[in-house]
Amino acid sequence: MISVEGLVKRFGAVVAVDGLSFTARPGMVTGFLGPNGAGKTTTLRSLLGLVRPTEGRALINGRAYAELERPAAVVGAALEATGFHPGRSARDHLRVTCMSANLPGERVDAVLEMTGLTEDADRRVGTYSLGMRQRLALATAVLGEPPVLILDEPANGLDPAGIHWLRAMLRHLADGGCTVLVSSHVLSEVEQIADHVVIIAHGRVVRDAPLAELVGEESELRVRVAEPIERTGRAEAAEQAEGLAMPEHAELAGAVEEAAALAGVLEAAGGTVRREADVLWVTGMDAADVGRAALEARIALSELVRERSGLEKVFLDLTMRELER
Ligand SMILES: Nc1ncnc2c1ncn2[C@@H]1O[C@H](COP(=O)(O)OP(=O)(O)OP(=O)(O)O)[C@@H](O)[C@H]1O
Repeated sequence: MISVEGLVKRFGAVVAVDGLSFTARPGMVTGFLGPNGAGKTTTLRSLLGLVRPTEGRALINGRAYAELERPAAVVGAALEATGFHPGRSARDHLRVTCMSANLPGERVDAVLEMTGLTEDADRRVGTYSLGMRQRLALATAVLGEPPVLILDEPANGLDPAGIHWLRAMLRHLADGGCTVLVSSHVLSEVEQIADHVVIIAHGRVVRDAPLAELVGEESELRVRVAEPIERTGRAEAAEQAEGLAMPEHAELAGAVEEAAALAGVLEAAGGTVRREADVLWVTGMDAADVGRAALEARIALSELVRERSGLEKVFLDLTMRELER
């Protein structure tokens, strides 16, 4: 369990974290999101005892990092995948870490296997790609089988297969009861990995909610109106043969007209409608009501789809709102 309580960190005049409170629970991957400079790294460093809070507390299992008896057995962290000795192999790096943390040597092979590094374990880390260094950072973090994991941008440098692998690994650890806190500013990654999301901006929480709630809200229905039957085929062919001018969307003229009519019907039924040619974007109504309204108005549809708003949109809305304050 991770609990951040009223955390404030000032670096001189810079307020990096400004009264932040949230918890990350066991059995869950918590995504920690925010734009550049929002205070994510400072918060993670406070949790790991690398930054002294100006006010408030950053606790792991109810204790400050400095008070943990065997920190390596309680919390694993991967902050930056740059701190490795370039002349050392991954295996040697893990062995040294094991010895200094008083962990059993068998863990080295286990974590190499877990992170897919076995084949490259005896190569010098200086020859590793960014993605391989990320894997080594994760291998180091899980060496002590800690119940709490803190990862700063772990997907950075991973290819799509690597992200897939990372997700599977974090899911497996969370399912085993681990508390996993993962920072990122790449939203699509968090959307794939996290169960719960804490979004911060300017060192303050702007949203703390389950992922499903965030991506599900403010979703829109996309409604595409079909060309009315009487316009398709002969009538259209005749118009074209006569060489009539083709205004914008002329090939959809009937559908565009019908879409305008349907927009009126849906607005009268309480929906909010945005229209683009033959497509309507509807909020405030469910799909069944839109379908029924179209049927009653004798307007044929070619599409009726609920589109998720996407974490990206929610994130941008929330952070822009915060930045405008
Ligand atoms: N040691 C420091 N001295 C002075 N200012 C600092 C220090 N560390 C961080 N800051 C400032 O605190 C603010 C928050 O930085 P932080 O690195 O925590 O943000 P972040 O959310 O991790 O950003 P990014 O996504 O860019 O990594 C920034 O304005 C940064 O310049």
